[in-house]
Amino acid sequence: MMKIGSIINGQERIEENRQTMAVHNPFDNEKVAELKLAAKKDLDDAVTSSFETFHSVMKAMPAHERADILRKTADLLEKRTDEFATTICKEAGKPIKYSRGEVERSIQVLRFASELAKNITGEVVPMDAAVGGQHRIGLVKREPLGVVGAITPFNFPLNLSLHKLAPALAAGNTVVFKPAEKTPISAYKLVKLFQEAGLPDGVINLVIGTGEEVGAPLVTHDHVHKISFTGSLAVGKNIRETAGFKKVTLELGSNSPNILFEDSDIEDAATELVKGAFAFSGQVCISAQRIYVHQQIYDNFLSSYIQKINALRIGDPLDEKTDIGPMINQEEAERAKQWIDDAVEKGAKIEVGGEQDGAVLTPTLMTNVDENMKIIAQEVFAPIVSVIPFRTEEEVIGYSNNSIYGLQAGVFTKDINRAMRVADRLEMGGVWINEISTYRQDNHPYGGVKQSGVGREGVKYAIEDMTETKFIGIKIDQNKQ
Ligand SMILES: NC(=O)c1ccc[n+]([C@@H]2O[C@H](COP(=O)([O-])OP(=O)(O)OC[C@H]3O[C@@H](n4cnc5c(N)ncnc54)[C@H](O)[C@@H]3O)[C@@H](O)[C@H]2O)c1
Ligand SMILES: O=C[C@H](O)CS(=O)(=O)O
Repeated sequence: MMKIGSIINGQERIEENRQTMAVHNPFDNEKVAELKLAAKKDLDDAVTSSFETFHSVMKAMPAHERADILRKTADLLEKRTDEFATTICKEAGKPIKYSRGEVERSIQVLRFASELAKNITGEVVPMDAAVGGQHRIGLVKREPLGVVGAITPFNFPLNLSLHKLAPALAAGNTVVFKPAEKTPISAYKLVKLFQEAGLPDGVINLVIGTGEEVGAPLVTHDHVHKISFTGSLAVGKNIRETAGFKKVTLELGSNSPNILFEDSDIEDAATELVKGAFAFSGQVCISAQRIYVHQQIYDNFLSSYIQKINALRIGDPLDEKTDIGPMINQEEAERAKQWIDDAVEKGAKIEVGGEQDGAVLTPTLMTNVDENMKIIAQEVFAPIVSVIPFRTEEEVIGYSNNSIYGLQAGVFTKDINRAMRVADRLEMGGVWINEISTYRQDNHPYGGVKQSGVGREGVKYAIEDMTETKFIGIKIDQNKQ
């Protein structure tokens, strides 16, 4: 069983007298790590190290060196794919096939960042476009912000950490990295991998601790220039209110809609939406939580969907055949079960599932739901999906937009004119046509509107958000030879 702690200025802090926290495998409750928790003093040391390292080491590191370190880290991660996949599986309870998929995406994120590190460009402004602007040159440079505070969630402990660390490094920043205390092991191993790839001490300072003890002071620290947060709406709101003048990116929750018009390919949509609703037990921010199906195909879709959900294999996440493992812990499974019971009391029907055993909640399909039920109005973040009939385009756009969230949606139709019309009217950060809301690549802009967040990730876009433009104007003296 591993004992792990914060890594500050290259040194691990695991002294015996520290507060500890255990990490358990959510499936069998095996203790997989003991954390030596950071305190406020460690957080302050981490920020000081990152601040000083930015001004000494990072400012002097050329882009090609940053790119090389990112590329080497990708190569090292690729060699250790199975080790990292098993780590994610054990600390998060994520089925091994999805854990391996997360590692494969993480390798791509590192490679995207390595390539982009050498292509952070500015522009030349046409000064003579303005009256009196002739004989002047205008340059726009992109400069790193300084210290980025990266705070990450439990559900994609490697890839969503890299969506902050890799762009930050590519842009020339330093990072104070606060991973989720529920799933810190892959984050710890990632920092070690960067060290092995040659990243100088102090560029990434890892702080393993609770949100209250070290997350909150990171958000308010004066020597931190940006907070990049992925997590719940509640914490995101708190960060928005306490971060002061720092730049802030918030990647928050959702209750993603998927719309099937009458000309959808029912079988294909049903197959994809099983993954879309139940991958990692629905603990995915863009999980297909609401499926709106045109009344003409409602019965056929429902029948096919029920059949495919019943075929899902529930079991040990380390088993390659497992589709459904545990949720992150029993408390979350009990919360989700309570939301199901609440909906049933208000008239909803359980078509499949609805059974909870410890941290496992069986894949659950609900019908006869209404927009006021928690399983519709809030983010379930569990293996629960609702299928709702609709009659008109106008009606289903109204349903989909009736939410405090707006992250990603899926729209299924063969009519491209209708698809684009609907996409334009959906209040979302992203819309997929003939693809599920749960699908994401790591190189497109990603983020929400309304209370799903602020700002965008996706490596190129995160780099932009982790840099500041500087204008430099030059007046040319025409009289001097
Ligand atoms: N939009 C996205 O890209 C995206 C991706 C993954 C998860 N999420 C969201 O994350 C949530 C699930 O993750 P979670 O349970 O780990 O979220 P969470 O908000 O409970 O925790 C996220 C991180 O914030 C830290 N934290 C907690 N309180 C804090 C505080 N007061 N100040 C600073 N940091 C604090 C936690 O320690 C953790 O590292 C869901 O709502 C999901 O929708 C969103
Ligand atoms: O949980 C939300 C994540 O953003 C999904 S993904 O890892 O980006 O696909």
